[in-house]
Amino acid sequence: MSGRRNIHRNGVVPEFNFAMVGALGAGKSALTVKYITRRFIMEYDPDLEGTYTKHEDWDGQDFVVHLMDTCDKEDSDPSRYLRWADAFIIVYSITNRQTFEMARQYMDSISIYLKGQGRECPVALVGNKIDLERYRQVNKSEGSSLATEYDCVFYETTAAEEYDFVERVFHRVIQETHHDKYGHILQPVYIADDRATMWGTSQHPQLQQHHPQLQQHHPQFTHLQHRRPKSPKGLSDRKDEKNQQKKSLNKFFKIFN
Ligand SMILES: Nc1nc2c(ncn2[C@@H]2O[C@H](COP(=O)(O)OP(=O)(O)OP(=O)(O)O)[C@@H](O)[C@H]2O)c(=O)[nH]1
Repeated sequence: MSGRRNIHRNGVVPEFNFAMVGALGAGKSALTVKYITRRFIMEYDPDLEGTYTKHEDWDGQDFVVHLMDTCDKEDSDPSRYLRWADAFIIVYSITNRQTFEMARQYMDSISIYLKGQGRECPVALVGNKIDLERYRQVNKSEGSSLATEYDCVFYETTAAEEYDFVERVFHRVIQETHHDKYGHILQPVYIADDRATMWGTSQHPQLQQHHPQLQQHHPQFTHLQHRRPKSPKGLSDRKDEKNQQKKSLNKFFKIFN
């Protein structure tokens, strides 16, 4: 029986580079690792910066997401991620006002950088640790106003509970970035098995699954109405998923769930 499956219009699996930025302790590493492994890890080496890769099979569409868990030091040059990223996820902790003030500074410096480069790219502001509501120092409305000020996406989430809370944030950023890079909303493209093999899906076994849900309408993409210019790309030091996970595992001390 000949099944049907999708690949991207030009036969290439889309790849996105996301930079996780924010103050120490905001939860960048926890959110990164949660997205990559679906697990919440309690402790990280704050000096370790790493780029992690995840192969996504979301709603019948395949993507590769590269996530840089940044670690800014006083003398470090932010251009390493400013130039590389297709999108920025700025994280603060709702339990720590200082991290929110730092998030504001990041918003400012990223927007100044992008303006200077004549670029626009998606930015998401993320208030993390909502499982610690009783220690909240930053109101949701403050996060939302800051995001509105910079015309960016805003979410509150937690790395410590269901994976869905975190996935929602990343999927939204993927939608925005996809729109940026390819100039159209995510639309699954159907091709027959033999064409897919010809186009090289044997290198991507995940493409060989059948996705009946693709035949449904995707109302979640309809919010993407405006177009933005493409973002430049470029980073040589991408590592494969296994190496990245190995590296991230070196950081782990305690596993929460
Ligand atoms: N309860 C709770 N704890 C969290 C959450 N996210 C992170 N943490 C904890 O907060 C601490 C700091 O999180 P990290 O992910 O290391 O923060 P970071 O932004 O990467 O900062 P550094 O690792 O210090 O560079 C760690 O002990 C995490 O386990 C969360 O959503 N809920």
